[in-house]
Amino acid sequence: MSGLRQIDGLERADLPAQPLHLAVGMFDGVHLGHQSVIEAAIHSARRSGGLAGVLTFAPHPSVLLRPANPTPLLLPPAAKRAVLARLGVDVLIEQNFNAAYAALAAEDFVPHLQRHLPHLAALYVGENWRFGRGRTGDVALLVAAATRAGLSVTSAPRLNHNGAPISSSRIRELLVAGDIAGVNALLGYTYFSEGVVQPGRQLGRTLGFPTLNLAWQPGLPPRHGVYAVEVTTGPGKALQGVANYGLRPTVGQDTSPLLEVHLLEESTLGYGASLTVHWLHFLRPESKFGSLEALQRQIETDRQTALDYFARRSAG
Ligand SMILES: Cc1cc2nc3c(=O)[nH]c(=O)nc-3n(C[C@H](O)[C@H](O)[C@H](O)COP(=O)(O)O)c2cc1C
Ligand SMILES: Nc1ncnc2c1ncn2[C@@H]1O[C@H](COP(=O)(O)OP(=O)(O)OP(=O)(O)O)[C@@H](O)[C@H]1O
Repeated sequence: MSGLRQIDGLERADLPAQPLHLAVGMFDGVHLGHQSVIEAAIHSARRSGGLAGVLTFAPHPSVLLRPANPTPLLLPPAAKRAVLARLGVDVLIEQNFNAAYAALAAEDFVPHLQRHLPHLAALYVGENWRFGRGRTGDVALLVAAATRAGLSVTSAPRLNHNGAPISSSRIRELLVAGDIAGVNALLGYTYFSEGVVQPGRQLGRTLGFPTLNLAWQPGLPPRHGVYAVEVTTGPGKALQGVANYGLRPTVGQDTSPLLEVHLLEESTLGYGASLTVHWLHFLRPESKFGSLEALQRQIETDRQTALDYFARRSAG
């Protein structure tokens, strides 16, 4: 099987008769800790001529269990699929996390999986994974139930970074704080946004810095500010840029934040182009300037700071 096959719920899983090595979890962000769990499944699947699968849940359980304060996601579903496909996952099962699913007792989880996935061979989780109604199931219970069912369980040790566990929650805090370097270190890849270029107010080009405005509504908005970024439109070369993400208070305060990129090199990109913006480095917070001229001078400085960043980066 090549490419990622996406399946909408366990009920619809009709997989080929190959041993299925299945990583299970929410995996929001698919960070380095998640990758260690998923890569264990991929590795065993490749060794045994099996399939590497991921079972994940949508929406996030908090939408059902804590509706007043649901967890905002690091990655929208399409971006999560792209990261999993790049890792080499064969099958992604996206299970609707509804009331019936939340009511499944921990003891019933393995039989439930086996009913829908007759070729299930092994399960992969992190050592701290909890599951089942009231989160009463832990890895010990999973191992006991899996052993009875003839399945193996591999539990990955919790990965740390700078002495603290890597987790989606920790990455969310870094993103909100604008620490994009920290975010990228824990993700193990560069945080990115995907969207289509929209018309702007055409003010940027008269100010001498045209921008590509992206339609992008993240689950969790990063800190408003100016960032060094790279832009890609497919497998081709990345273009360097400087981006502003925010409400643009100097020119009349938007109602929802906008991501706009001023490219530091020539390109023919325009309206309608599908872009991926890779966030590399935080330069400064967004601020309100007293005049357009003051904003213009600051953007010139931002351009130079971004160019210096890229020069330092390519110098090693
Ligand atoms: C590198 C960069 C930094 C920016 N910083 C700010 C800022 O601090 N405050 C602000 O109000 N707008 C900021 N902007 C947004 C400009 O106000 C915006 O690009 C300009 O109004 C053009 O808008 P348009 O694309 O709709 O024509 C920044 C834009 C860029 C490219
Ligand atoms: N740092 C880590 N190292 C290894 N495995 C991990 C790590 N973090 C999470 N996992 C495992 O990945 C799977 C998915 O976990 P989950 O999505 O709850 O991750 P999380 O990063 O801890 O999220 P949150 O911070 O929102 O609780 C689970 O099996 C979990 O044990």
